[in-house]
Amino acid sequence: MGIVEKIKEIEFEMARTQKNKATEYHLGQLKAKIAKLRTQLLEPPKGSAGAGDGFEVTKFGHGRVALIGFPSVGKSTLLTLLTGTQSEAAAYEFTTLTCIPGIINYNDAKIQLLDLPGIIEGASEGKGRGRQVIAVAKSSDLVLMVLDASKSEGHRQILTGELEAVGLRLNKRPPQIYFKRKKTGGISFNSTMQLTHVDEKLCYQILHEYKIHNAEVLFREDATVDDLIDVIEGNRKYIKCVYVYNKIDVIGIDDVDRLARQANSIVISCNLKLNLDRLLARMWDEMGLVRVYTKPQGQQPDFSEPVVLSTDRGGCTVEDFCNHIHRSLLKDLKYVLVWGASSKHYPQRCGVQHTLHDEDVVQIVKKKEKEEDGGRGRFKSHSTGPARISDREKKAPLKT
Ligand SMILES: Nc1nc2c(ncn2[C@@H]2O[C@H](COP(=O)(O)OP(=O)(O)OP(=O)(O)O)[C@@H](O)[C@H]2O)c(=O)[nH]1
Ligand SMILES: [K+]
Ligand SMILES: [Mg+2]
Repeated sequence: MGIVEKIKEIEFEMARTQKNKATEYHLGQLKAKIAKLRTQLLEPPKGSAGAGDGFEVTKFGHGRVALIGFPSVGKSTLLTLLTGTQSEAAAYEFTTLTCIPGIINYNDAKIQLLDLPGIIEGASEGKGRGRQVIAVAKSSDLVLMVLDASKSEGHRQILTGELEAVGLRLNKRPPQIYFKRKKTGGISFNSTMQLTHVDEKLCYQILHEYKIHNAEVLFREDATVDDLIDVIEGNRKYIKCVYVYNKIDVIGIDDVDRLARQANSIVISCNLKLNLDRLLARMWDEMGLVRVYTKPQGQQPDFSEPVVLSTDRGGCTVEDFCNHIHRSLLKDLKYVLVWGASSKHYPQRCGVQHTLHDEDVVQIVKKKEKEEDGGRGRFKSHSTGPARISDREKKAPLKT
């Protein structure tokens, strides 16, 4: 029997099993069995080049966004509109057969957008090009799940399920469970609060299923069996997802309104170019990108090319900023001067731990370099400077 059939069989057994106190241990065990099989399914077959076969695209820019959806929902049309890169769009399914990258220039940052073939139900089991598409989704910082607003609302659930089945967790944070395998000492099970989903016996049973007999487990929240399995498997990818309902030009206003109110959703029309600017703004927010402008001593800040950091990936402290510029910079750093939303006054002297905000201006002061005084005044006299400074001043006026 193949892995897929084994999974189907267990799923069938679960569907037949009543959910109650007496069966919860059995059901938990079945869930762990399925999780193990799914992990096996993800391992590339011997001799092959791996799940991403033929879909690898070099990462570029400050973040990567993948377009995932059923065939003909408008993924390629959207890529062409947002990036200017032509990706063939047509009324028939599976027009796109590979991964097509485009670049979005937004807020002085570059975001890589990837158009992908449509995926279908069963993608996680290897139907169509599902596995390759999902591998690309896993490598992204944000997934745009494109849905046809005029089609069944069940599509959202089916696609989310396909991505979940291969270890993607959309719009969730990792479970607050501390888990550490040990060499000896048996299993220690603790929690910092009352648990309503998992007890010691169930936890032992799940660990037993994984042949783990020595470990430390600490629940820091009222997590579920699925959460525990995720932590044990350890290969889950937590990723943000925006559900993009396209083609709202062909549905009624009441339906548009209802879809727009769903969690993590946005409604657009590629044909009428409706709401695309809102989609871009939403992508920007979700990616948590932070632009930091450098200001050489005694000169105007360089507003043409920000250092782009990310709250989710890499972090946005002064340390991250310095490492971004040059690896050796930190050891020469005395402190930085910061103008912007993250500073209490202008400029504020900050150390490496300080967290920078979007559109902050930073001047690096190295050891044996003197703090600038006149430069502050020069930065203030912005009459000849770029227009951006006055924009910034409206938000955060510079004080003398
Ligand atoms: N009415 C309407 N049609 C649209 C819209 N956006 C795209 N389409 C049409 O939908 C069809 C499919 O568009 P594609 O961009 O090829 O869709 P896709 O998701 O890339 O399709 P595959 O690559 O085959 O998976 C084309 O005929 C488009 O013209 C829209 O906003 N409204
Ligand atoms: K198509
Ligand atoms: Mg396409």
